[in-house]
Amino acid sequence: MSIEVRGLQKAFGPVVVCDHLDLDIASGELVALLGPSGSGKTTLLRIIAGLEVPDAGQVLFNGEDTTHTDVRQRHVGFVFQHYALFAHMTIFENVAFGLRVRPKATRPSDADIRRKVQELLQLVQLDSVGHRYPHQLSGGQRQRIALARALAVEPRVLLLDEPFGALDAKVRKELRRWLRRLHDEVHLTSVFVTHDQEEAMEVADRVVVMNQGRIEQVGTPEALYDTPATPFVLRFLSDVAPWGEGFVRPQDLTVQPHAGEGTVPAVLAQVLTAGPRTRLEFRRADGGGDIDVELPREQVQALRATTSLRLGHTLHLRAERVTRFQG
Ligand SMILES: Nc1ncnc2c1ncn2[C@@H]1O[C@H](COP(=O)(O)OP(=O)(O)OP(=O)(O)O)[C@@H](O)[C@H]1O
Repeated sequence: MSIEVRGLQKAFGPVVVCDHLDLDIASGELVALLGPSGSGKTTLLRIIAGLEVPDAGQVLFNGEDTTHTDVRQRHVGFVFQHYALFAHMTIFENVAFGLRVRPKATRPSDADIRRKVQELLQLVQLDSVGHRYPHQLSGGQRQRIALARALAVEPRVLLLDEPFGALDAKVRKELRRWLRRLHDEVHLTSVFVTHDQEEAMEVADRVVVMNQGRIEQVGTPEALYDTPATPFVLRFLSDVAPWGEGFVRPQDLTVQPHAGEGTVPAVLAQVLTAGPRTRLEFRRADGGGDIDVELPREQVQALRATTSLRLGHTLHLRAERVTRFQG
């Protein structure tokens, strides 16, 4: 099911939260809404869901205006950050819930419900926990069950609001990959909200970067990285420093012992190694502020053979690539 957002406008009092938004989401796409806190991501998701009414504009599902369709008629599945499973029900019953509460005429038989729930538990790779209660699962497992529960009613669209926000970094990473694989299997049009650029870039087919109620750019992770449309997008996706009339990323700088053409002198302030990459923090000697360089660890080792990496030592930075914006 495709989703089209047309001229969407929403304000809370004087604060414009969605400022004439236009967005096309193709059927089967996995799209991330990415932006800082307060940029309007959740409000846009809630309007798509039908949980919030826009002041103006439309949301179309498969070309059909749903702006005034009741949330229950939209057939959307939700997963929220704190998606409370029913504590007094088994995992099996939690997943079955949406099917059991259907009106009799459309309710599947008990045998069909059992088969369906079992299939979903397999899909989220938790088929052995159906008899347990929510408190007997880890946070990551509970979110997978929340997803199975959302999928049980065969939604036309899946909406996820910071689904992994409450989990620790390692589990988050696992669930990201898992969501990507699940989406590749199920191909359900899905929109998820995140403020974590790594999460958006790793999981989504396309990323919508939002800032103060506006869409700054929509593109594939590669396109956003290679050709950011605005300084905001570049800054939000990478830890850039100003360089002449443009910006430079930590991984686009090299370090050399002597001054050369286009180099900038900088004083080494800190060396931090995290896994295979090393971050060298510098202070520009020309008063240009702090600037970080990120190099593969082997390159730093090679550099050490010829150059002192003593803190306080002055070295020379060269930008291999500078991102500039028109006007
Ligand atoms: N029901 C409401 N009443 C008044 N203001 C609201 C309401 N919902 C959201 N806002 C305001 O709208 C702005 C955008 O909120 P929204 O939740 O859409 O942003 P967000 O990008 O999802 O941020 P976060 O990542 O912090 O959730 C914020 O300034 C918020 O305080």
